[in-house]
Amino acid sequence: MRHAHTVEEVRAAEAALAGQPLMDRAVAGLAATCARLLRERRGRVYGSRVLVLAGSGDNGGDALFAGAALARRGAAVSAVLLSPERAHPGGLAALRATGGQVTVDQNVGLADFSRADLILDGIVGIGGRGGLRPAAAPYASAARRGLLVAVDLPSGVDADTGEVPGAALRADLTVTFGTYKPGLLIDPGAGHAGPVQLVPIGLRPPTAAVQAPQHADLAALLPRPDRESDKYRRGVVGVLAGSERYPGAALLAVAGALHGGAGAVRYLGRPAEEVVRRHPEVLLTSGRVQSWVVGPGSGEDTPDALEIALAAEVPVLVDADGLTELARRGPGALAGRTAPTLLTPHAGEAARLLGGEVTADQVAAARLRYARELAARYGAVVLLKGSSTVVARPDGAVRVNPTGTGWLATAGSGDVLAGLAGALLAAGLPPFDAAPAAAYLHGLAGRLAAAGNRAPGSGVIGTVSDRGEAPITAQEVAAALPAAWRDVTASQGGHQQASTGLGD
Ligand SMILES: NC(=O)C1=CN([C@@H]2O[C@H](COP(=O)(O)OP(=O)(O)OC[C@H]3O[C@@H](n4cnc5c(N)ncnc54)[C@H](OP(=O)(O)O)[C@@H]3O)[C@@H](O)[C@H]2O)[C@@H](O)CC1
Ligand SMILES: Nc1ncnc2c1ncn2[C@@H]1O[C@H](COP(=O)(O)OP(=O)(O)O)[C@@H](O)[C@H]1O
Ligand SMILES: [K+]
Repeated sequence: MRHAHTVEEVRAAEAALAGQPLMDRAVAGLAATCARLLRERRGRVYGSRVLVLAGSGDNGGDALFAGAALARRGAAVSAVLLSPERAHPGGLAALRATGGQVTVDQNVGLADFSRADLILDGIVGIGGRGGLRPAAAPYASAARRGLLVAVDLPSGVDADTGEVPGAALRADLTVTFGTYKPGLLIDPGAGHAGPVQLVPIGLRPPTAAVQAPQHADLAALLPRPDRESDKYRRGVVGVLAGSERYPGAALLAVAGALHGGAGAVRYLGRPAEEVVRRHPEVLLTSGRVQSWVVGPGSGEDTPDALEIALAAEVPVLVDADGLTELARRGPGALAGRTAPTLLTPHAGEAARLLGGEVTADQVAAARLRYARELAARYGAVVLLKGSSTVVARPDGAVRVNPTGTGWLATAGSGDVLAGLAGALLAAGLPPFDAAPAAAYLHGLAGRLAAAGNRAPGSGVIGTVSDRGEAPITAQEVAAALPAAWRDVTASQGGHQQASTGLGD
């Protein structure tokens, strides 16, 4: 698991190590990464142009010291001070001692910004509040040709939430210190951070409320049949999806469910003939199930379907039309349930579940906050879909999915996810494991499908790149689930999957 700590937790962990050279460690890691990037990009550090954007605190100090380290290796380093009278004295002296240029003129700074090979964003780190202030805001939209490395956090991104309340820098890479921060993993902040590299500095913070699973975590979670298994013991998932108007949703939810590790899929909906023609494995008889998936494309049948599912004493996943109906009924509709409920809204459905108090855009802009709010209000695990899918438990614990790709934003891919998560529930995973596991496999399947079932390529900085990818359909996502599953389980026993860049 990647743990993402709040600013308060980082400060407390830092205080416990008073007297240790934390900044030196941070700067050493930052400078080493910058040197590597310059070598990759320009062949050498010597002669490269580096610009340091330095704010008023230790974040600026880190950037100035790293600039000084690069200057010592022959880079031409300049710094622009955004808060000249409060710039970090030690960092400033170190840079000046190497002959680095320092300016307070923002026009000079912006000109350097456009020419630099590498820009270090040290405007503000975990001490930041609100969007960038006026002096720094122009850098958020200014043209550049070089790489931008965010120091600890892209300036303007809220460390605790990933919210971006105003102007913010957009980095090619973020080098963060001691631990991840929620704002680096959750969109829109995560989108500003780019790939995140963690520099350990010795902090020992507590278990974090916000975590992001990795390959090995998934491998440990996924159900695996043993010698004693039979199809009923592996779990039967009941699917109440699709309608005459939306038969496709049934096919896709069933396709997801068939790949989710349950022993059987029971389908109870109108387009049964089409479902069984496409998926002959499916049972059409009624009988016991270990979980229900209700809502994808269920149209006019939704109220009855929801009634059946919610009355059952097994885990229930409510999606799509089921959520619209649930929003109409309100949280009280789940009050009598004895088994867990998992809600899988996209931002629009989440806004509806919140009673229309907020818009879909507001939900998407504050994903952590509203996923938690929904989970608390409904007493259910909530998987809020979209870029950086967030799974929240009523007590505030959160798992963020790192595998998503924009290619998944295609009609019907959510139906596949619902079936998949429902099958993992039927196999016995608790919802707070089933939901992130499903999101992880679904995202990975999307990436594999987009890459033609080759391992997704590695980018310059060891991360997944978009190169060699093509648009995908929801059916292709479902078809790639076994490959995603294999990719994850192949990592068990300590062998991390390196090809996707998600394992480490
Ligand atoms: N924790 C650790 O273990 C380690 C931390 N380290 C480093 O220290 C960094 C934290 O440094 P920090 O505490 O000095 O705060 P920092 O982010 O530089 O902000 C400074 C000041 O900026 C201002 N400001 C606020 N919002 C703003 C905005 N939107 N736009 C512009 N300015 C804004 C505000 O001052 P104000 O003007 O409000 O008085 C605020 O007080 C951390 O991110 C990491 O890089 C590492 O060196 C090693 C170990
Ligand atoms: N920008 C994005 N990045 C990553 N995943 C996305 C993005 N947009 C949508 N998705 C994913 O695609 C799926 C879409 O589901 P949903 O909105 O229910 O669509 P549908 O109802 O058409 O199936 C979800 O799994 C969601 O997380
Ligand atoms: K920064």
